[in-house]
Amino acid sequence: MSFKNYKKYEPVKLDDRRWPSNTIKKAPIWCSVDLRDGNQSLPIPMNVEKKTKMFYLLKEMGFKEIEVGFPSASKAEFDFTRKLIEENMLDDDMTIQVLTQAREELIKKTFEAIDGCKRAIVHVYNSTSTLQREVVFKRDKEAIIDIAVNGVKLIKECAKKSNVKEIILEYSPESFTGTELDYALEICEAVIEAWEPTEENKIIINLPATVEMSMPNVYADQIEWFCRNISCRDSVIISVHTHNDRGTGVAATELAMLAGADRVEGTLFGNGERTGNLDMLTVAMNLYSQGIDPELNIDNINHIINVYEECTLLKVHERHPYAGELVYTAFSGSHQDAIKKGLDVYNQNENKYWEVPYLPINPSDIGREYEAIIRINSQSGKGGIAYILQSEYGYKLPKKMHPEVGKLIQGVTDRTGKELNPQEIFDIFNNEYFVQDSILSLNRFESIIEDKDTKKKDVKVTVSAEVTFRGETKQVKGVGNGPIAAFVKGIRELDIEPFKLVEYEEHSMNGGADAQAVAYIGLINEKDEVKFGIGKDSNINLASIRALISAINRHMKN
Ligand SMILES: CC(=O)SCCNC(=O)CCNC(=O)[C@H](O)C(C)(C)COP(=O)(O)OP(=O)(O)OC[C@H]1O[C@@H](n2cnc3c(N)ncnc32)[C@H](O)[C@@H]1OP(=O)(O)O
Ligand SMILES: CC(C)C(=O)C(=O)O
Repeated sequence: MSFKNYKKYEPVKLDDRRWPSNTIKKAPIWCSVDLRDGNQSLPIPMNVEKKTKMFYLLKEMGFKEIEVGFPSASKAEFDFTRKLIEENMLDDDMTIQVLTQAREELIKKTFEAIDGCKRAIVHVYNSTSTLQREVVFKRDKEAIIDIAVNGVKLIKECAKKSNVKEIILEYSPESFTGTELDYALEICEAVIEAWEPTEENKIIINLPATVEMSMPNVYADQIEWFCRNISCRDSVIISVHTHNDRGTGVAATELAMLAGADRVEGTLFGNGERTGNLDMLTVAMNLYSQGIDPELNIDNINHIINVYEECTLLKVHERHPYAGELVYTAFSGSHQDAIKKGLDVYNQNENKYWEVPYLPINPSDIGREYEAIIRINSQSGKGGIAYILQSEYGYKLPKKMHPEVGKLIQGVTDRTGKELNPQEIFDIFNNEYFVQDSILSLNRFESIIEDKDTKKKDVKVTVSAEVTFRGETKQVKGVGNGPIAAFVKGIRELDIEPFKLVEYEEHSMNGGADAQAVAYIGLINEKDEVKFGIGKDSNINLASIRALISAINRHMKN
């Protein structure tokens, strides 16, 4: 490796740049290039059937401008454009865009392809970069301007003859980021002069980072410089088309929007040449998460992923912003704890802004489910486990019980090294607290409140129960100021180690006819060890007694 083989990218002289103080206030004009730039980069390009499927997805998502292909490039591209028009697949407010090189036969073929269409953007490009002028075209600056201007003049002629009601011209000085700024402006001015746009019939000037060559702030400077220097800004829509070679395609587009870009070209999940095009969904979701309407329908991200993967045969990465399978999942304990607490507070306060630690957006806004937020492996903590048990199974564990349950589950993840799904977590929890190979079990339970004057503090409760203790049936009788106290007195007769009740909580579960009470009891033994038990029953007294028995069994087991 030799870094000396590479040239430094020259910054733009723009000392009074304004874009850093600007803010984005609305969505740009979106143009999807999935069916063209996205398609030309695939190992197996989409056929007409797949392009149709992708087109309907883009339409459903609300794209009004879609670059549907490069119709002069291949039969599939041509046929698909014809199909769109002949089968009336476009809504009235939609505009198709078609790409062509500035070459006579290709332009003519492009017009054949859009014949009969109501409105189309004809997108013509030629590379203007120093390098491509030298090595591809082997022509000087003037000759490169001629390629563009001659192409535009021919498009103007074809547009006049064509039966397409409205033709909008888009011109791209391809490899704009490799082109001297003043020369890029010169060639665009020549194109504008040849096309003669007006405020009513604007031209689209698209300034592509065909290859991303600099930091995004430099691209923003280029866009601001261009917007400030172009002669008839009101008749021009400034469009940006970023690629992602340095991994900052999204940042470059966002900064370009600050710098004056009106329109953004890109693809779903950033598919495209090499490292890809701009990922439009990320920009849209970034706007959304700042309270700005992205003007795209993204509320079912899983559906978008499914169609995208089926059509492109590419996979959306697990860590892909907003969409990846793991992006609403926290494995680490402190994240899980904070998410659980954040969700609890959020769910208690209606009409509040979304503010939950580690979750920049509410996953349910884009059709993702809460249940996937927290998954449990050896990096997980008690907060996440408590969250799963509450959100999936309705158990609101007392805070003091979290460490115990956390340890129980972590024991398994440490041993197996594997992630546990909610059902596996519940099975471990259930076996520990409910399906015990019990030393003590309850066969019958009756309680009688002897003094029903509830105003009196000392209510007397008599309990009569039958239990099985170490395989033997025993009758238990006790009196206390409540069923638990009475039962505890009764079982003192058995050979059970002494304990004190240190924690009691209860709540109801389900509601309605099959409402159940759940009780949690913490018992401390003489060695100061606390163990919890849980009981569930339609009767709250019985739920408490079962919780007590569950805790006793857990103490005696060890
Ligand atoms: C950055 C981008 O994504 S741009 C879009 C790129 N997309 C594609 O290329 C996909 C579809 N393209 C194709 O299928 C083919 O390139 C076609 C059908 C359009 C053209 O095919 P061909 O004419 O056989 O080959 P090719 O594209 O290599 O053309 C090269 C010639 O066109 C010239 N040329 C290249 N681009 C342009 C342009 N935008 N305008 C005018 N001339 C151009 C080259 O200088 C070269 O000229 P030369 O033959 O005198 O050396
Ligand atoms: C045709 C142009 C806009 C292009 O795809 C690019 O420069 O990446």
